[in-house]
Amino acid sequence: MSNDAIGVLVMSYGTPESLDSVEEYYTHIRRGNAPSPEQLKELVDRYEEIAGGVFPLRENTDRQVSSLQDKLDTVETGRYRCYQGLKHARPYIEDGVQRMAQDGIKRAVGIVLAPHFSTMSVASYNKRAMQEAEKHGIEMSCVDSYHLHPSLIQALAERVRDGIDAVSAKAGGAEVKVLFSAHSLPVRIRQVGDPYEEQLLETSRAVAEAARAGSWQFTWQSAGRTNEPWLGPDIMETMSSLAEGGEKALLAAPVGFVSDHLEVLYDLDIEAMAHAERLGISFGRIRMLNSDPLYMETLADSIREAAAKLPS
Ligand SMILES: CC1=C(CCC(=O)O)c2cc3nc(cc4[nH]c(cc5[nH]c(cc1n2)c(C)c5CCC(=O)O)c(CCC(=O)O)c4C)C(CCC(=O)O)=C3C
Ligand SMILES: [Fe+2]
Repeated sequence: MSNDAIGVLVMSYGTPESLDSVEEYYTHIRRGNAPSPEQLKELVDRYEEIAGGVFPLRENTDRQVSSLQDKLDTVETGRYRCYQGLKHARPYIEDGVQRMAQDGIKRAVGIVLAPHFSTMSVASYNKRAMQEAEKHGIEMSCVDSYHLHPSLIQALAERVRDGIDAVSAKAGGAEVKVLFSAHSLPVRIRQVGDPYEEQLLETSRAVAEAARAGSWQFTWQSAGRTNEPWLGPDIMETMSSLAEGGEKALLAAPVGFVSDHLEVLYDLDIEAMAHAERLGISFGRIRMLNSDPLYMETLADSIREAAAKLPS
């Protein structure tokens, strides 16, 4: 059975389905190496702290995929059919492609719910998707990045503007410095000319300008705990040195992420917030995009552009 619809594989990092599956998830992230009991406990504790052992990323990704389907249907009903594929949890990227094949899909687009391209992130999602698609005879075209799409910049700029106002009010009208951030990666990405850093700076610059943010800088967050060096400075260090220099109010704008999840709800809202309290400064973060209509528009446009490259 052949199907004229274009399949859309919507890919995201993935999160455990329950506390029982945290070990399997962590082992998958570590490429098959099981974590030590201490490492596992630390991760379980972080999930328990953010939402009492539920996994907000799962519901957020589900909602993003269904909102995107709705958005694509308003353009042309039935032309696009969305499938979910996760990097480190079920349904895996390969599961999503297999479901397309079962539905008779012959042509598909792949897109990752992360705006910036890196050889260590988006490239590996796309590679897994294309390899599985080839096995099933599906023609697939993948989106590499959409970090400067005007709707994305507008959505982020609105959030930065709102965040500046909220933190400034909390800080008695003090000037707010914006800290754009993203997930750190090992420094070795620089040896392969990876565009990740450059794209993140481009997004930050465009959002700062659109939001008319007076003062801003870029910093990293959530570096892995491995023996190799990771990109820095980390947001904790950046906060310390800015506080030392007399800065009174900071707004985190994690533009490398699109959902409420562990790296935002724990690393920023709990860890960085506690650090700000110790430093005696005001701190806040922008609202995440989740299913924002402007974000859905960004994804839909990028999908249509990739679909135009498929053979007819
Ligand atoms: C580039 C990048 C993104 C952004 C782009 C994208 O979205 O793809 C991202 C997002 C996320 N990372 C997440 C979670 C985790 N990432 C880890 C570890 C790692 N991330 C890495 C990279 C990235 N990660 C890397 C190179 C490692 C080291 C692995 C190794 O050892 O080689 C670990 C292990 C423990 C730790 O180190 O903290 C966890 C638990 C969650 C889900 C949170 C939830 O469930 O709510 C999300 C959205
Ligand atoms: Fe990660």
